[in-house]
Amino acid sequence: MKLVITKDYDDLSKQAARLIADEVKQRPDTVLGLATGGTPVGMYRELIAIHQKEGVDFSQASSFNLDEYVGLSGQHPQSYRAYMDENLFDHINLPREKTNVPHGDAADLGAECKRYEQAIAAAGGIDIQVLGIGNNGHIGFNEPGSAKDTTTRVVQLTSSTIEANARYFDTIEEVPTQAISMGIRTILSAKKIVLLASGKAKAEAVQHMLEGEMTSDVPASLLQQHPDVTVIVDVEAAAALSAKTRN
Ligand SMILES: O=P(O)(O)OC[C@H]1O[C@](O)(CO)[C@@H](O)[C@@H]1O
Repeated sequence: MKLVITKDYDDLSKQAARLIADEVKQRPDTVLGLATGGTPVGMYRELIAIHQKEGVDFSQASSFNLDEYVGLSGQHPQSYRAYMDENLFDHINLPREKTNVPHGDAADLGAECKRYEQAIAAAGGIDIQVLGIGNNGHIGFNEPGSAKDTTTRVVQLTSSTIEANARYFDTIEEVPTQAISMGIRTILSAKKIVLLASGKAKAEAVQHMLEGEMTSDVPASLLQQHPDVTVIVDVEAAAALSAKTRN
């Protein structure tokens, strides 16, 4: 895995946005894999700025998000669809009908998961997948224990993830306990992967991802088997890495 250590969150956001913008410039019909959470907010802000200043054109691109909470419709302010509209889609020229987020309020969740996998395949697969990382090493909502061969499915969120995400809701009881998430296999099928991590709370997970054994207990460590992963972390998230890994 290629490692980039940035001086701070701003720099991380700029470098990540540049990478995505370059990809879209090179290949206008890029299929983007997108992530939510606090970490990519700065990258989306920078990507909007690049779109406005340099006219990077998203009109032929399409996107698939990693996950969505079960039970929330796209209109719910804490849904990942609403997050994506607000943080990116409302500000760039990516046609809304080419943006995909799982439907967390689908009547038949199993069918929705199947439909989502098929839609990714029909689009020709994901060209570049953006990932964050949970404090426990999760990617997407693939919590510890997620097997290598998992595809899009309904997952149970761990209490640590529910606690971490409670900051976006009025009370912890409102945080959904389940989500639809791309699986590990879905993520590993992307042609390129860019993982972002910022802050000291991520240092241990980042260390295991890069230096630890490959294990489902730390789902991000399974990325070691992918041939094209760029990990962009700020100095705080890199704090537990050995000198050998840093160089
Ligand atoms: O960027 P954050 O907010 O630290 O979240 C990290 C990870 O946790 C999630 O938000 C889910 O809990 C993922 O979507 C994200 O990759």
